[in-house]
Amino acid sequence: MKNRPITYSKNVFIPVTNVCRNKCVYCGFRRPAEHKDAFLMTEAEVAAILKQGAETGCTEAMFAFGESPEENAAFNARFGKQLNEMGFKTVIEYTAHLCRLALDYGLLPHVNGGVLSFDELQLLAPLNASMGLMLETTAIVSAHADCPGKIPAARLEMIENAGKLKMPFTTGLLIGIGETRQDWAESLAEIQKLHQKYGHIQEIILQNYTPNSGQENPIKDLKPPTKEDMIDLILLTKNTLTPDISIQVAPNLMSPLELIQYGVTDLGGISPVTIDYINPEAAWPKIEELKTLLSSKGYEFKERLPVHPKFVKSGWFGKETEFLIEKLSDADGYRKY
Ligand SMILES: O=c1nc2n(C[C@H](O)[C@H](O)[C@H](O)CO)c3cc(O)ccc3cc-2c(=O)[nH]1
Ligand SMILES: C[C@H]1O[C@@H](n2cnc3c(N)ncnc32)[C@H](O)[C@@H]1O
Ligand code: MET
Ligand code: SF4
Repeated sequence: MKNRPITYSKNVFIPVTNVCRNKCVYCGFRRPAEHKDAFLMTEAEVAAILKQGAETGCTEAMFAFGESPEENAAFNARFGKQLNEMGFKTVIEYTAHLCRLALDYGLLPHVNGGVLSFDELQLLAPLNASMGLMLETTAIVSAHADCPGKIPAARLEMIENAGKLKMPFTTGLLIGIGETRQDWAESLAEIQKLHQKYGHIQEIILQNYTPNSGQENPIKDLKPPTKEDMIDLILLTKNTLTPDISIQVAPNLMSPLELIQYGVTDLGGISPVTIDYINPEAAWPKIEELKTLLSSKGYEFKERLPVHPKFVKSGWFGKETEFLIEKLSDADGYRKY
């Protein structure tokens, strides 16, 4: 066995709403509020997923959804009543409630709902094991032309606020969206700078842009990154970030087998229950198959919680998740069986 394990978290994906104020050209998840497929999940729908997650031994409820949909009048016209009848003014208030529901089912919340204000972060932090926001890139790219929430300074500010709140944090780069390699280096340096200051970055996701059928318009000018691009990015990441930060790639977007030797240490959330709503055609590999493949290469495939072992041990996580983290973790901070 190699001396370091490759880690993953067993999760369910809860896409609270697919309405979003941003219009990232690569995104196949977002729907305009008027679109027939636009949704705001009901509590019953969320509960059904949580129940399946609990029954299959998942420990993470990953809430990823559209950013500030209330800025859109059509969202309020169509879904405002549903929110208000439940007693909430915003999707973030509703999500706080859904985090409590997840904890009731024995799952640890990890929210990534785009850029949040300090007050919104403060509302969600106690209810989350860890939280996340992809930096994406520090570059100004045309793929983000119509995206107030993808302004790099806004993303860096939220990542900094999470640091002030001592919230274990997941961030990362999305590559193949019109940025240069110099931009990779700059993005990684900004993340390391914040980690230096606050020590809260638990993992960095290196995500390769992947075309999918949900995209509004066919995109000709974005080319999906190659395996060689990903290897170069992994090597650069290893040279820029301190080794206490895990390096994560998504095993459904590119085969991890040829990437791990360059420094990948984590395969993120893998779900036996839900699809990857961001890349719906990219099926999750089976956990057992990954375990077999990785062990043939000499790696242990080890389950963690949505909060990485280092932070389990130092007690950095939302206070209201403590009872569950104690129950689910072993002495080393990994998943206890
Ligand atoms: O299934 C997915 N999980 C995504 N996750 C979840 C992640 O894979 C894991 O759940 C984390 O490692 C926490 O355990 C994200 C988490 C973030 O904080 C930010 C971005 C992502 C992006 C994805 C994604 O595209 N698909
Ligand atoms: C949840 C995260 O998913 C990523 N994301 C959004 N669209 C795509 C795509 N087509 N391919 C890969 N990643 C994507 C962004 O980085 C976002 O922050
Ligand atoms: N919309 C948010 C973002 O892009 C959350 C992930 S995509 C559903 O940051
Ligand atoms: S990637 Fe996130 S922010 Fe961008 S359009 Fe899709 S849901 Fe919105």
